[in-house]
Amino acid sequence: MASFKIEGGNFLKGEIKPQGAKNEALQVLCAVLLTSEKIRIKNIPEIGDVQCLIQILKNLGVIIKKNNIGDYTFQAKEIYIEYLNTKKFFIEYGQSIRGSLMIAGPLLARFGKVCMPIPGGDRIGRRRLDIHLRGFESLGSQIVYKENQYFYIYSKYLTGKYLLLEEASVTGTANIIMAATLAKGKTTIYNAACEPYIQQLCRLLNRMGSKIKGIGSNLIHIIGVTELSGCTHTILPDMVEIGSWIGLAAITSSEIKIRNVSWKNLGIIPNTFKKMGIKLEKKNDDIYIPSQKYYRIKKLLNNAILTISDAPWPGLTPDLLSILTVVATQAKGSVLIHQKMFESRLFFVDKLIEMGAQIILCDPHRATIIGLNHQSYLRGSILNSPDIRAGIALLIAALSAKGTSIIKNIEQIDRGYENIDQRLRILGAKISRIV
Ligand SMILES: CC(=O)N[C@H]1[C@@H](OP(=O)(O)OP(=O)(O)OC[C@H]2O[C@@H](n3ccc(=O)[nH]c3=O)[C@H](O)[C@@H]2O)O[C@H](CO)[C@@H](O)[C@@H]1O
Ligand SMILES: C=C(OP(=O)(O)O)C(=O)O
Repeated sequence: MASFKIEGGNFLKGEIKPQGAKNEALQVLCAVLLTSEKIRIKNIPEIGDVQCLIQILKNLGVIIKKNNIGDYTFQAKEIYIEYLNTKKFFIEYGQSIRGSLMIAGPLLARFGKVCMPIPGGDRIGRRRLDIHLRGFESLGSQIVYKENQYFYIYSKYLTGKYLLLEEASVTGTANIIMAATLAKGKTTIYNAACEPYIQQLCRLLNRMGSKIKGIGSNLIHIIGVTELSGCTHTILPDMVEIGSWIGLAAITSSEIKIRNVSWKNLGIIPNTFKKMGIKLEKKNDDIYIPSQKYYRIKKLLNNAILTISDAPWPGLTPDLLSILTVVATQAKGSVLIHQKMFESRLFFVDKLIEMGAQIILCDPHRATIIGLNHQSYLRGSILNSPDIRAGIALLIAALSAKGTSIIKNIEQIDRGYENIDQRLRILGAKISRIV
């Protein structure tokens, strides 16, 4: 188990290129299973979760060629579906990430059966499977579900249907769309998730020969086809990483330019940071964050305390709330962070409190943060990274704190952030990896 050692309180300066989007990569990598032809995918982030999924594809028999860093060609010509019944898949790979779940839709559509362990991922709440499995059932599959162990899905063929999802699940929508591309007839999905990840997946599938309409909305129409072909796809920059860099710049009073952010795909993320009082400028497709001594949290029109909460897209992604929580600890003013979508993502605030942050955890979903405005710095501490986003939030806290911090279990951070310590050192951060 590796750790980071951080000397906090340093000003950072420089330019950064965001990695490819983790959650888009996990979707489009699964889509390669839908065709026997070659799919080239560029801007794949070199992060733990993606490496795990690439290994699963390789073990399934997908031919994989690395063209360059982040640039791979995949060909799912011969698939060894029996691999799904092996201990290695069940114990080592299938259970270690949430993204493994999305091989189910493509394999069901193309081969008519899938056996999967309960997937892993961040331990931030229940991580339900209902939308996925009920969606496959609606398309004509039989489901066998063994609680907390595995599920088995089989179907001679899939038939297009009208589906009204109980909730706009991101991976659930992706899984059902991929299954529906090879179903007989038309599928309509209402209350679909429409995050940029889903939009990109649909664009890839249409380039492969799918017939998908309604991209970017919560009403998706898919006309099933008999087979799909190969093509090339480039993954968008990671909007959650971009938000992480904005928060880092603000709380450490640093001057950072984030290159090629694909501004039009950031939704309300820039404005959310502006509501935190953070100055940021759009320069072409870059974001420039000037060094700022303080940032004053805006009030609501009736002068009430600001609330920042998550919601399905085009609402604010829940993955940024951990970062916004730590950024608020050094703001001027107070904010209520309301994490609606997960029950236990905010529990990490106890570590921030230990570092000297003024936070009241009102309940598992809401935390009130009283900003210290650098009047009293966070104190360096020995920390443990419980999940990807809490991990990066603690790393940001340690970089702004006075003194030395050790963050353990940094494999969680490596799951979602590419070479984070190397990239931070280039900006002047005093961080080292202790293995
Ligand atoms: C691999 C991957 O892509 N992971 C992302 C995916 O997880 P994942 O697809 O697992 O998350 P879901 O979108 O299914 O749901 C996330 C949570 O929000 C709740 N929920 C969802 C929709 C809704 O309208 N109301 C509601 O309350 C669900 O019950 C669940 O507790 O989407 C999440 C929500 O953006 C992100 O945090 C994860 O990073
Ligand atoms: C929750 C996250 O990831 P996963 O769904 O893969 O656990 C995340 O990226 O913040």
